[in-house]
Amino acid sequence: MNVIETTGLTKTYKGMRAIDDLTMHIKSNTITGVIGRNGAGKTTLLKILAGYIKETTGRVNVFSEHPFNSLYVSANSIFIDDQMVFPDALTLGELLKEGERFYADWDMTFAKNLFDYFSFHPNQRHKQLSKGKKTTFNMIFGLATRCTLTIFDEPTTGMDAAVRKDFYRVLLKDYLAHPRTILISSHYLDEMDHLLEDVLLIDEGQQVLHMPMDDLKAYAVSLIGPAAVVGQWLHDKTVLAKKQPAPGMMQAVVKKDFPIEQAEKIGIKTVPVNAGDVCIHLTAKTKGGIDDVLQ
Ligand SMILES: Nc1ncnc2c1ncn2[C@@H]1O[C@H](COP(=O)(O)OP(=O)(O)OP(=O)(O)O)[C@@H](O)[C@H]1O
Repeated sequence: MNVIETTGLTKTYKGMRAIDDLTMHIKSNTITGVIGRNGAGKTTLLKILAGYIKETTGRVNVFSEHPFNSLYVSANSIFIDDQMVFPDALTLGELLKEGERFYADWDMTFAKNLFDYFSFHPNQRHKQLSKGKKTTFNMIFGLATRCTLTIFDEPTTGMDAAVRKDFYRVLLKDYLAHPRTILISSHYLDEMDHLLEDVLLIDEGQQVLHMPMDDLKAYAVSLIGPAAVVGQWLHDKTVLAKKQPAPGMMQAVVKKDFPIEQAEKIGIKTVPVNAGDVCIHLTAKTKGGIDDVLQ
């Protein structure tokens, strides 16, 4: 069953397309990474799905409803980011109690265990927390809701490396125990490629790819060898990136839609390309890199 379906979804701001003709669906009980560079449209898409903002044209359904102003969607979904606003008058302990009151599947034992593990105090107030502690509290709140649709927009902003690791681990374990549909936006995949089942890569508001993580891991291969040999090999390949690692040599990242043994047989070295690097190559703005700017 699909929890989310969009057809030709478009959102414009003063004529600029933040989401551009996006057609996709998200199956229930999956963890999907929404990946893209700065300004790709990740937050805009997630806010439309959460019902926070309205699309300009196209169709969007969440739980078969139009999400904007839908009480059903707001009761069954949560949007977590570093801008989450909680009432100043309430302490963190009181916020957890409010969570329990509002969300039908709220797990208070789980919330309190995480609250203690991350050394929060019930009398603290959200606005007084450091940036990393705020996002950690938001993450606890978001997980404890156990909402059927849980949307994390850049959830690890400000978290240190140890907390990020804990977050990914608790998210995966809790998801396995309580499957639900989870979307997580991020600029990069590498830290969380072990927990994602699907990846939706967007660039300039458009879908670049939407596929299982395992397929993305096998999407491309890097070919390294003498420039003349590799160069000749590229004519019928989809080339994602090219560089010269040493004089007379060529390294090319290509779509892996051919048996790589063919390349290896003629002396070309093949190296796997991780999913994060595939996304970077697919959304690269220029053929060169930052070094070209600095020359
Ligand atoms: N309220 C707004 N008014 C005008 N333009 C906006 C508004 N919100 C977003 N945009 C524009 O829409 C585009 C997509 O922005 P969005 O925040 O969705 O990207 P993002 O992928 O989440 O970026 P980042 O990774 O930097 O957070 C950007 O060009 C942004 O400037």
